[in-house]
Amino acid sequence: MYLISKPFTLKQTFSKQLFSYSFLLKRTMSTTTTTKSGILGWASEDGEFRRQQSTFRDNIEADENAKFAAEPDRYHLYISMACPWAHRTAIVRQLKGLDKLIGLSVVDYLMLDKGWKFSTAEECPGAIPDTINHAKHVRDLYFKVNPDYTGRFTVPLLWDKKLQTIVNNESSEIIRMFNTAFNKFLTKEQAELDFYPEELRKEIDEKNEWIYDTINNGVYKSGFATTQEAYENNVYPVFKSLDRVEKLLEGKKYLVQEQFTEADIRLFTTIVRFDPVYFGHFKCNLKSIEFGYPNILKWTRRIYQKPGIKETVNMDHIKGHYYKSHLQINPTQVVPVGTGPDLDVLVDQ
Ligand SMILES: N[C@@H](CCC(=O)N[C@@H](CS)C(=O)NCC(=O)O)C(=O)O
Repeated sequence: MYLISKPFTLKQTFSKQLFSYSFLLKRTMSTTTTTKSGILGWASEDGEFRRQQSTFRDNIEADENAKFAAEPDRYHLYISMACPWAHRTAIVRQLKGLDKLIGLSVVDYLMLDKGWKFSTAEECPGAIPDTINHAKHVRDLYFKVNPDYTGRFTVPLLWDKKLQTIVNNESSEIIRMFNTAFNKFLTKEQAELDFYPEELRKEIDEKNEWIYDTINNGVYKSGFATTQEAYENNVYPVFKSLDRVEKLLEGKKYLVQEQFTEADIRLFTTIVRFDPVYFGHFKCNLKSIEFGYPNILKWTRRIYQKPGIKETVNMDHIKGHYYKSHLQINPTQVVPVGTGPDLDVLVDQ
């Protein structure tokens, strides 16, 4: 009854692909090139990358009288499989069983002149076009809602099909809505899954804060820095915080108490990209997760092996995106062959 008209399951949409270099190569040749306006334009005069605040901050609520009331088949999620922020929302959507209630579009991993674009699965395996608004680019969705929009055209983006507008484009808020707003439509087990339990909120918030600033966003501040000073100001804190997480996970399964919470999900999407991308591409190379952080590695495998999570990790999109879209950092668009540690090595749950 609550199935959307064209049900998307993660098995279908996130089907695992083998990494195909010839495929990546073909796609590179056909893309247009970006100039200075790209990544360098994101840093400020002092060489520091400063992330913009997300603009759309409404909430979906369980209350049926709310402006954005939780309803099956009313909302649509736009993500990139490459993006760590969007990845959070894909994980919570999947774990809570919201794939039955909320549709999904996945952009092409290449993000060049016009930003994120939609492609067919033939053009870009793993992509899901926009069957709701039939947009060519994510920017079209922002302009549809506000023709004068001047912010960045980011994913994730949560769309309301009823009011034809963007509800929210901030991942940390989208995962909170997914965590509770739709519970009445879910099975008991799914509804009881709580990634932000009341009694742990203080501790989760406290961990999220420094992890966001120095790790999630810290790798970007290092990688997008355009001066030596800005880079060094940001790269040491990344490793100071990774050392702190490593200690914290000594003899412990999760970041907060003994419970799998949103703090783990938010950090996981950065760590899974660390060795294959951030270590080289963003110059975060004092240590790798695989050889420098045994506790974090084990924790990463534990999360990766939870049912439903592996299917949300698409290494082709992750590597293809960073190495081919950030032309100022990697003008040759050559993609390194390493894919990071083997996350299938079994660990205790
Ligand atoms: N604070 C936002 C950040 C989202 C974000 O920066 N997404 C990136 C992809 S990793 C994006 O879409 N960037 C496109 C752009 O800035 O033009 C969130 O957590 O949702």
